[in-house]
Amino acid sequence: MDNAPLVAPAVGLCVEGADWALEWITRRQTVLPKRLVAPGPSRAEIERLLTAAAAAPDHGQLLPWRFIDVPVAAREALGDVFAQALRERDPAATTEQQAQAREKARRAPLLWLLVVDARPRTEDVPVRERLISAGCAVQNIMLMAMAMGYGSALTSGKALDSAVLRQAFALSDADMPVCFLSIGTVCQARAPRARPVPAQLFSVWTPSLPIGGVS
Ligand SMILES: Cc1cc2nc3c(=O)[nH]c(=O)nc-3n(C[C@H](O)[C@H](O)[C@H](O)COP(=O)(O)O)c2cc1C
Repeated sequence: MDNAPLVAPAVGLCVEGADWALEWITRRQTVLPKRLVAPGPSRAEIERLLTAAAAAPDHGQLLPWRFIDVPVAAREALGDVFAQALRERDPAATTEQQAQAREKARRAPLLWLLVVDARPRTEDVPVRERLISAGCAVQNIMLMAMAMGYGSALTSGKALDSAVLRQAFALSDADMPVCFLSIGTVCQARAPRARPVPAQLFSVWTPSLPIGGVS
């Protein structure tokens, strides 16, 4: 697959549109945050990224997820959170290990924390549906970012489970910090990885038991 730009298709359902969509979707790949540099998306582009996110399926329109921006000016503070989270789980962490943890907060011009409302049940919409809604939103954003010429990545890490991060982001007991989303200009492209083939993703259900028990 080369890196030639794709021409936007005409709106509407047509073979060319489907081909274009598949080509576009299959071109997305993670670009490590350390390879995402300035410039990042502009304010107007961020509006469009969020508009793409809002197109995610959302049972009951609960809006069960949100993004929290970590602006560049707040990255040192996030680095402190990462270092403290490391010390919480490993009091013997060396200065060098803490510096490595801090460094992760400095990567990529756009860094958002994705948070999902993980209350056990909200208006009969279980957590699994809310997590999938969040996943669809973040995928919409990454595909849109690619259309704008940016690369993106999702990262999580053990700091997401830390008390210090929950406190720093003022998360409630209901909030589940799911991952960070990084977006920026790709400074070093990567070769595409092999993807699963359709047969690996699909099977046909064959009922094997009588429905309703043995008669
Ligand atoms: C929610 C989520 C969190 C992730 N966190 C990490 C992470 O912390 N570190 C990492 O190396 N990869 C992480 N990954 C995997 C990468 O984001 C990426 O999906 C994977 O390397 C496959 O690359 P691809 O997107 O090009 O297929 C995460 C993926 C997801 C979906």
